Amino acid sequence: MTTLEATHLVKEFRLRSGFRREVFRAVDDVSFTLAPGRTVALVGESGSGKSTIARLLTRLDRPTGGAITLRGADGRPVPDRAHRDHVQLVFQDPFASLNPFHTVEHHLARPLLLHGRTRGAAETHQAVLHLLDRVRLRPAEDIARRRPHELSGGQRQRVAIARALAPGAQVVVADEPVSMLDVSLRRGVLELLARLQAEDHLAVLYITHDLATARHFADDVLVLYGGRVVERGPADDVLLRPRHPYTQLLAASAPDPAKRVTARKESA
Ligand SMILES: Nc1ncnc2c1ncn2[C@@H]1O[C@H](COP(=O)(O)OP(=O)(O)OP(=O)(O)O)[C@@H](O)[C@H]1O
Repeated sequence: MTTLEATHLVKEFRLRSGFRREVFRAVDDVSFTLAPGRTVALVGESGSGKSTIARLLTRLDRPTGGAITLRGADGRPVPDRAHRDHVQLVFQDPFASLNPFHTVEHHLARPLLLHGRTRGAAETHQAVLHLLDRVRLRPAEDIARRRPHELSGGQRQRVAIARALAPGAQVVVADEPVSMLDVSLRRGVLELLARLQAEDHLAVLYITHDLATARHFADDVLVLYGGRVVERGPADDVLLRPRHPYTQLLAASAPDPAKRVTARKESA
């Protein structure tokens, strides 16, 4: 079981406008912990720094300051070289993250072999089928032979989730994992993530604009504004009783299905 600690994370980008050079601070002194079996939602408007944090946690980018530490169940730091096995990213757009020329089997077999989870073709094939079964892509033999364009959007995102699990992920960073999916498919994919999290005791960072799903699926919420955490706490506390003006604004502008029903009744 791995815990991820982000302490005083800072990310600056150097910008050029004409002859002027400026430094833009996209992430400003952000600290949090992702613990096994818990989901933290990271919410905030577009440009608040959510994806930048996802890139830092998964080592796709380096922080300008601060540290990201992984600790095993014994509390000892996990070696740096194992970071990619432990921390996996599920992207917003499953189409863009899958190679159109490769089969589902190839997408899943590669990380299994690369991270030394399986050896040889037969063992790898069985592991691929098992992963497909875990994400409820059935019949697994048939799905394994398909290429990304032969799958629906929801099925593609399930492949992306299976691929994140393949290296034996302990921490999953899901960056708007359902925002590109049809509304009717979103809940199923989020429920899948929640089930896998419970089964594998994963630590999950769920990045979203959607406060309703943040409240439903997350234990804790971090509210990001201009690269800083302006409010944090248990999901119900933060989202039902927001204290910071920005969170109050977010909560007030989120669609409330209950209100819509009342409004429809009134206009009928
Ligand atoms: N490589 C880069 N160079 C310069 N600025 C960048 C770079 N990457 C991100 N930024 C800036 O950093 C800020 C945070 O971007 P980020 O993508 O993390 O926001 P976000 O909260 O994920 O937004 P969205 O919800 O729209 O995905 C933005 O102002 C963005 O323009």
